Amino acid sequence: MSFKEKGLLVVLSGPSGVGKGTVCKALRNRGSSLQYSISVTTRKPREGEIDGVHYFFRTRDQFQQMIENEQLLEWAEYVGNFYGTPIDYVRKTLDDGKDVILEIEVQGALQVKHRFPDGLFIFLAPPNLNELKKRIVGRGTETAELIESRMNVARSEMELMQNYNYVVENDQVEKACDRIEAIVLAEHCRVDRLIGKYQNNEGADGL
Ligand SMILES: Nc1nc2c(ncn2[C@@H]2O[C@H](COP(=O)(O)OP(=O)(O)O)[C@@H](O)[C@H]2O)c(=O)[nH]1
Ligand SMILES: Nc1ncnc2c1ncn2[C@@H]1O[C@H](COP(=O)(O)OP(=O)(O)O)[C@@H](O)[C@H]1O
Repeated sequence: MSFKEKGLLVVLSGPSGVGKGTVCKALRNRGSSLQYSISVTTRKPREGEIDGVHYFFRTRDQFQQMIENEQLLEWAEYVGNFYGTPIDYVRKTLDDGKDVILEIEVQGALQVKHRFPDGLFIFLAPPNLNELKKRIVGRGTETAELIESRMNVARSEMELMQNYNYVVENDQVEKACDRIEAIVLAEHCRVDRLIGKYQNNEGADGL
């Protein structure tokens, strides 16, 4: 029997505006082997966003149907919209031995932790809350009212950091990517993940 390592489920979470999307995109551009799950959302597409690429954009009724059909690994309501992770893609990709990364907010990350306790939970943190607000304002995608509600959510989200395995500060995008890649690499080398590979004498040619 050959030893086949299952993929690793990496959950990258943290407050809105901290840079999750930016860091994920940079990881992608580096050609990292992580596979990116595409979420379903009921929010309206922003300019330039494409259905099936950035998100699967769905109505509330369609989203509700996916919940009822148990098609979502997790889901959350966030600032008036619903977001969720399709479970089939995650299961299939992990079974294929590939690592999957989910870029999701903290309520969803906690749900994933219940279902996949062996996942690798990384909290992306801003250098400080002033810098976080600057990033949200600078992105220019939200109205003043939405920025305030996102900041309020962010303050409570910061308190959930203790539920994660690692905290990565996103001071500079490339440094944050270096840290995430190092964490994923180290996770792959953990004894409890690899012990089966060395115990079944695979490739030992009778020695
Ligand atoms: N729980 C959950 N959160 C998600 C999912 N997809 C995206 N999010 C999070 O929803 C929040 C809002 O996303 P979005 O409206 O795209 O804004 P932005 O990420 O702040 O630019 C962010 O914190 C995302 O990480 C998902 O499938 N599940
Ligand atoms: N390390 C960083 N330094 C400065 N600005 C950043 C950094 N990371 C992200 N940003 C900027 O912050 C804003 C929010 O980033 P984004 O990736 O949309 O956050 P999130 O996906 O967590 O909501 C964007 O304008 C982005 O360019």
